[in-house]
Amino acid sequence: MAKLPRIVSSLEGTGLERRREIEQERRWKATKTPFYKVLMEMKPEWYLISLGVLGNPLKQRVNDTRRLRSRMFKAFMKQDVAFYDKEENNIGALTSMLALDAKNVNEIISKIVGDITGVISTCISGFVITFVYSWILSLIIIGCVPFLAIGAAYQSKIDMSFEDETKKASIQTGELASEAIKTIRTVASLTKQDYFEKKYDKTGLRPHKLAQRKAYLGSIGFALNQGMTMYVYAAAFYASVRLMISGIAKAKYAAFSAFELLERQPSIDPSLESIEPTSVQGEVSCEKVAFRYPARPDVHIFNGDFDFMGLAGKTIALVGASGCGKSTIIALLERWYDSLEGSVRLDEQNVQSYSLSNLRSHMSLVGQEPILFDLSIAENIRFGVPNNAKITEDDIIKVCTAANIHRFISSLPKGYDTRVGDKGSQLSGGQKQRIAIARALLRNPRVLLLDEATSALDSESEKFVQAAIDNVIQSGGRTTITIAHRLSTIQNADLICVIDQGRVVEQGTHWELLKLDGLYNTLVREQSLNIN
Ligand SMILES: Nc1ncnc2c1ncn2[C@@H]1O[C@H](COP(=O)(O)OP(=O)(O)OP(=O)(O)O)[C@@H](O)[C@H]1O
Repeated sequence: MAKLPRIVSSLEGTGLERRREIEQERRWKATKTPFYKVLMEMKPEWYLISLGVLGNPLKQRVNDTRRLRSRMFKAFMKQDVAFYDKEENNIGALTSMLALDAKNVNEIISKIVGDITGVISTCISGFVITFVYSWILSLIIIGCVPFLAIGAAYQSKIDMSFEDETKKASIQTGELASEAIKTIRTVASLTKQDYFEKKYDKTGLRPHKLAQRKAYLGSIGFALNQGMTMYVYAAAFYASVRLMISGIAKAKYAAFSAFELLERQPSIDPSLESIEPTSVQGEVSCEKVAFRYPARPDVHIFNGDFDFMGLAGKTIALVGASGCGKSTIIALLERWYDSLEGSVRLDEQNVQSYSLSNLRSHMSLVGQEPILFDLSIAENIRFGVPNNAKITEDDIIKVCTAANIHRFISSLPKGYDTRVGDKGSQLSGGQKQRIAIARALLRNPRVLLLDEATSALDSESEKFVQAAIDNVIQSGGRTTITIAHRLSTIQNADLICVIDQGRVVEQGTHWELLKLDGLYNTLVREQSLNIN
């Protein structure tokens, strides 16, 4: 489009140039976009509305009100005489239509269209932002929208209802004034001025009354609309302040607990440096131990009378009624908890004088529930040793043979590379337990802790696992502390300690304890009866 003025100015001045100019203009018009044509051929109102949507600069250039008035006037001129005979098309009505309607249409274009666009875009962006920041607040505000709508609808209904009536009344007044002024000579000669004056006063009264009523009712509508807006603001502010307070409170508590955790010094600190012997004999003992679990400080597990000695390389079985504290001894040896009084020792050294990782590296625990990870069998077995430890395939096969599981693993299509699934779900309980035993053995511990390793298994699996445990115990070379409910499984232990009321009440071999005819004998008899 910018080409045209340039071409026109360069050819200006000569007839030839003028013809070229006309020709250029004709061609340019012919190639105008369909959009432009559509726009030009539209009814004036739509044209102006679209200009309003397109924006202010364009709208001002075309001077919409003037054009609309001019088109309306042309339309008046086109009408037949019968049109002017109609009562509603009197001169006052038509002139005020020219004056007011064109102005109103312009207002619609510039104000209402702009307002609607503004409201819609504000609504959309507002809801997107509030939903992103707080969906609860958004829902509360959406819940308030009907109240806003009621307020706005009431005000607009009042405004609209008066609009028509006021307009009609104003037209009547204008009509009367125009009639009187046009016929002033006749009116004056008949001295009928007071007739028109009274009539004008009377006619003028109605718009005045309407304006008064509109003012009263309109103020109610305005108050309702504004009131609703304010109440909705208040509700939204209240809700957002409450949400902020609860958010701040949550953040405060979260920060407190995070700092509390960061500042908490564990009573058993894994980072403390202490002695780190590379090897130990494996003698374990307890002396005058007193202990209560921190979570249950009223219940004394050991009362300062608990003494126990497990010589290096021996198998020591701990027996006693359920809840007497057998597993607690393992917990104290592993230093999951510290005794409140007395001492728990490994090789004459209090367990507290070892660094935590060194102490635990001398021990291996096989518990009731074997825990395997979603890795291959070989990886699960290696999991027990540090990453940098040199472990050969032969080492793994050796511990698996000792744990009575090598034959089973070799029978699998992928052998040691078979994945065990989530928590070892692709293996039976007995298979998992034997892999756990192999993992414990690979650590080559001086102290092996077996806490009811067979109690969660069915009798068939138990046989296999028990055979593995017997095998491991017979191979010797380590201290084994075993806890078993089934007394038949610990008969061959070097020492059996019977625990009751927080003390070792009997100790000796199976036969020595049977001869003693004490608590151990009672437990054995009870189990024999159960079996029978
Ligand atoms: N973490 C703990 N917090 C509080 N109390 C505990 C905790 N662990 C165990 N207890 C309680 O300490 C007592 C001794 O538990 P422990 O597990 O040592 O007994 P147990 O002789 O091994 O029993 P079982 O033969 O049934 O396994 C029980 O009364 C038990 O409820």
